[in-house]
Amino acid sequence: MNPEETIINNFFNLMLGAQPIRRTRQQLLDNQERWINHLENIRKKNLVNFETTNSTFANKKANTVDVELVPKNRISISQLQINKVHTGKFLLCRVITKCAKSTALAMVIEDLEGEAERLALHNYIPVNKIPPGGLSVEQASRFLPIGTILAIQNPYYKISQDGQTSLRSDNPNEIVIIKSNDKLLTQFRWKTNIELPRHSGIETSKILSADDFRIRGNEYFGKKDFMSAFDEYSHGIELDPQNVTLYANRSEVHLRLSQFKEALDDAETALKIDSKHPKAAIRKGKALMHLKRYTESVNTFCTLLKDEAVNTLDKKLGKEIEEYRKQAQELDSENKHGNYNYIKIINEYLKKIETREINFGTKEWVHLGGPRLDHADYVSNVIEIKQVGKKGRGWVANNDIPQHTLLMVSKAFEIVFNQETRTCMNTNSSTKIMKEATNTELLTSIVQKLRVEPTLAREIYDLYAGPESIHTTSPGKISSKSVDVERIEKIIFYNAFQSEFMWEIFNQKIDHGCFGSGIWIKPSYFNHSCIDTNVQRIYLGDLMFVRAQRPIKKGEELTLFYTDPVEPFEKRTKTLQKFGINCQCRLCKLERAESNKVKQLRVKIQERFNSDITPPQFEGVSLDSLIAELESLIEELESLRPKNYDLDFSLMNVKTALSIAYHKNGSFTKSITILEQLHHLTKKHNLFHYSYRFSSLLAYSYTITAKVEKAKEYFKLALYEMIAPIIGNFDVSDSQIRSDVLLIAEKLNMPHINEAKLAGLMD
Ligand SMILES: C[S@@+](CC[C@H](N)C(=O)[O-])C[C@H]1O[C@@H](n2cnc3c(N)ncnc32)[C@H](O)[C@@H]1O
Repeated sequence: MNPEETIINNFFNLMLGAQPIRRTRQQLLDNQERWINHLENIRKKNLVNFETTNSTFANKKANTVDVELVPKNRISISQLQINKVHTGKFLLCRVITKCAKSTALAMVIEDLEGEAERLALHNYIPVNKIPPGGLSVEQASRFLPIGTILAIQNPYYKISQDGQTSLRSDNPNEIVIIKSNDKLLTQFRWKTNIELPRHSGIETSKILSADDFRIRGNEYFGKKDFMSAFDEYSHGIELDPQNVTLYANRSEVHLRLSQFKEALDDAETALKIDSKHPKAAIRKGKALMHLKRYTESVNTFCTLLKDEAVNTLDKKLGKEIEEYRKQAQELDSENKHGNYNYIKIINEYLKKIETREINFGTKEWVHLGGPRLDHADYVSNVIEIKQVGKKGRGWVANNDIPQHTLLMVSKAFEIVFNQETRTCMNTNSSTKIMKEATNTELLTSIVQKLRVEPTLAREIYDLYAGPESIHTTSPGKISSKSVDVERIEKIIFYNAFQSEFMWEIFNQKIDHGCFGSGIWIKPSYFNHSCIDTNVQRIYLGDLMFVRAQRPIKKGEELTLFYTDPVEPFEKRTKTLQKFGINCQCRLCKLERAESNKVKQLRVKIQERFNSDITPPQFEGVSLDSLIAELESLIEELESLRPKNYDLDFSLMNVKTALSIAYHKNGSFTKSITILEQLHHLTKKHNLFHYSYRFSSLLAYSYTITAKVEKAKEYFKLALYEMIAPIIGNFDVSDSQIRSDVLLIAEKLNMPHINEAKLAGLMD
């Protein structure tokens, strides 16, 4: 039986009431070996690992208790009870197998008494430490090599999905690594003698020099294996703790891994050794910027460039730098526009550094590791968070707001892209597996982030965490020990945005789009409405742009949709119910009021459409009979909602299919008339994510019918509809702006853009 079959089989046994299976030591070792081989096989073949579908939070407990590691609190494996969190206890154990990383980091451990058990550590490995092809067993085992002694606080013992017992921990803070000379160990003796493998690193460091480690680190860095580069530089530092280059290099590794606090620490250590080390200063400036310590970041860059101006006797540079410094000081005193303008200044400094070709090693300002853009948050002062009745908090306009006003540029607090979820790399972007995997990894990323930078916890813990949650953690109490994994999981559930990106990211063109799951703090306070929303969001990399979709009146609540209004009522309701939302928008009220008979008829019509008609090819069907069938479906749908048929978005798909059928049939005028109706409908209901598709389709259709002027008009409109949500109002006829706009449209894979180029529509 392969591992999947074993698991499913055991799971069914369990369902049928069989007793949980507790394996012997040898069985556990054999099982782990099989599991490791299985995972390696999956990783090498780049397959999806089925285990990633399991994103349930199994460790149901409120808060972590910090356990004192003294003999009276120790518990052994034989004392563990199933389905119980042993609060206040710790299990002293050591790793006896290699580790394998699927959803969790899995290994076998043994306790002092020599009894063995499986251990699954969730959220233990930061996503940014996982290389593109997934972690190999060798790499995973470097986190906790064989022989590592652990104290597992508050151990949770459970029956896994495979029906076997296992220890599970969701909170990495509960896993304490015990050094072999720890006082605690003098009080105990291990029953078994395991043979520890000689692991690389410390042993080999006796032979290699610090510079050898630097070279090896640089090689790994070149291959973007940042975790290995980190190990090599760290070994070098152990040998030569005054080596400025090693600290500066390790600081860059931390930047690439988005570990900004550590990046700052290393850069500062390097600067303590050599206060004029330019690369260390740049890395310090970048780290400070990411930590949102903008004034300090500006000062760091300013000092660096000032030194450069003095050294090169460049008066012009000296003056420019002073000018930027002044601007920054004004920002400090005004503190009006959030932190957005600091970034402009920081970028000016960086441009100076680059254009002067000073060899500061800062060419890759935008990280190569992922599409995370260097930017700060911006929130317009025309909106504020207020209580909005039963919905809780929400954004409200405190002034009249014109259409297309930029309301927010928000950088993801944390985001995970599908490409980063190990074995899920080449999967279909719409599969559930990937979504769940990205959400699981998002939890890990946030937990890890808060361990390093506990002060960030406040803004995340303040987000909505479900009806039963109360804000328990006060800012003073937040420490790395108090990462509340369960609360974060709930916050992800209620607040994560799951977004499709067409942007050219990861330095490669992604045809099928890129899926990301992230938390954006300020946008999380927008409440939902299916239609009549007044703001729209667009993603570029990890930035979310929020703009006014139409003019907004002072006092109006700002809403966006969580679920696409074009989805059927039943599907929307199901999704919204999960978030505790009983939507009171015009569309939901109308659909709720319809009789069951009407609802069932609509479902039947939809089923007929889905099964009989497969646009856009319509292969093997007579176009005439297809057109007749589509027209009859439309008539039936319209009769179900006679007064409000323009609010039946299920008509959109059917009408689009009819327009394509007419097009294929050569009835271009009829096809265009339908498209124009659909375009009008999407404009009327602010469905901007559909409007530009219809206008570019219209541009294409008019090109085919040789109506060039009309085609140009629709092409410009399509460009406007697609790009204005990102860059705001613009004049399409301005040729300079148009070339920028075309570039963005191309990056966003605008439909029919190549045909439009060929037809000369942008001249
Ligand atoms: C992302 S949060 C939005 C901000 C939230 N209101 C708060 O106080 O932080 C999502 C939660 O807001 C509430 N919510 C959002 N839209 C709503 C609506 N249209 N009606 C009722 N509750 C809504 C639900 O409790 C939902 O789970």
